[in-house]
Amino acid sequence: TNTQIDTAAVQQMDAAHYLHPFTDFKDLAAKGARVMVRGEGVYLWDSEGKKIVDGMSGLWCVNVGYGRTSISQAVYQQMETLPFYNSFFGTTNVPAVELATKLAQIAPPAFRHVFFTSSGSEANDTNVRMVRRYWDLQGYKERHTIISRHNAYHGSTVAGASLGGMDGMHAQGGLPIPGIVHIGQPNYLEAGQELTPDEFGLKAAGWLEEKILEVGADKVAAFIGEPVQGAGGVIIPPATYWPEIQRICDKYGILLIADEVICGFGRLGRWFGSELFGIKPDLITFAKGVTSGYVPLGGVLVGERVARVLVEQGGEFTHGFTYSGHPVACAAALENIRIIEDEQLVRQVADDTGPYLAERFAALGEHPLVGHADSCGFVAGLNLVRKKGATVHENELFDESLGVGMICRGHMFDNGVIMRAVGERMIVAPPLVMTRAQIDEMTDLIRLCLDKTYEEIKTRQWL
Ligand SMILES: Cc1ncc(COP(=O)(O)O)c(CNc2cccc(C(=O)O)c2)c1O
Repeated sequence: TNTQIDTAAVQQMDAAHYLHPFTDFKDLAAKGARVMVRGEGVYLWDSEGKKIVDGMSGLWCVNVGYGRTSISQAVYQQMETLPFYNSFFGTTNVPAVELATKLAQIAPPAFRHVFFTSSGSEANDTNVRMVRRYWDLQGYKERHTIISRHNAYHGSTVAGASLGGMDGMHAQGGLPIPGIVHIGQPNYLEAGQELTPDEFGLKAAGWLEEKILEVGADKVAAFIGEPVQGAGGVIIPPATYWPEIQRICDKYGILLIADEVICGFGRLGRWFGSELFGIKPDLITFAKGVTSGYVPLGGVLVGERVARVLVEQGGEFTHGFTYSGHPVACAAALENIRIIEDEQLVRQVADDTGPYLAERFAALGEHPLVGHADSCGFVAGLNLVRKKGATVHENELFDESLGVGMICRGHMFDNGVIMRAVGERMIVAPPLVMTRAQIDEMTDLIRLCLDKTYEEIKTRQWL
């Protein structure tokens, strides 16, 4: 139980030995990390016994909520029989085969093959190797360039971070690697002035055709994008964007990779976000929701266009990881997917709680501090602004050096709710099991924290 944990002792050991991801180590060591000890449903408890509404599903991933003993049972059983075996050298294991079969059933029609990894980053590294191999096998040795977007997030391996469009990541380690280029993101708030959303969607998609012509169509292997950008700040593209991207990819014959690490497994009210946006990808990256984060697992759903070439002409595909097709991770995924199906969570998000979340977030949009609020399925965001304008492009923004988003996040942590802050964009991606009553509980807490943030910035005379 929580009382047995000596928070200060854990924090000291943490500060002494544990280098956290995406963290200013000295800054955190000075503050002390918050020790999370238990989860149940949509709630977390820290080592001080504080109960927290987990508005972020851990890290966009705990789709079925915490405390699913049927998953831990499935993992325990598998651990007791075959805790590990590899799939190199002609061997396989039953959970990996059953999961590959299951994924082929729930994926869009053209997907019958799966390549397993342990993370979304490794899955996107796999995509780089696969698309270049696909073109080499057909004699197009020059078609190696992959086009991605600014502010995209595709992981933190060398290739994953290069595919991503985050300047702060490229600045560390000499990224991007050769052959990966970026175009603007379809962020209507940021770049859609004087245009309707539909006009902006077509304009933003047009940047892909410009880049293809700049690089040379005969050198472009693929385009990669998240149906809805997650870590970039829940950027929901205008309806015209993806159909135009698809048309341009088809026109030049380049492969389309949908990165569904966040958008997959019910997050947007469909098994895959591509279905919602009319995207017909050739490859789908997945991770996170496939096991609800209980055990690390990722991979690539390989569409027939690519699978056929790699299988029929490929010979040995010289790529893979020790834990590719890990039996315990696959057992967790099978039970996780069974829960999603059994409790009809995808339909529930599409028809019931997703629309309800949209309603409650629109209501938060009335708050004096909120200049824009929007959602798609079970991802939602709101923009903190200094002064609301007549249109979203006339909002007066805070100087980002003030760190208003982090101040707001601080109030959230102190008041028992977790949101993600991307600059002044506040985000939730709740567990798909969150009920209407729990959505009320979460949004009431968010409103309280918006009020506290508003009070604080008024006393600081930032308004
Ligand atoms: C779209 C997408 N693609 C790939 C990855 C990489 O997956 P792995 O982390 O399993 O290698 C992600 C991961 N997304 C992610 C990872 C870490 C932090 C945050 C954040 O929002 O702060 C988001 C992601 O969101």
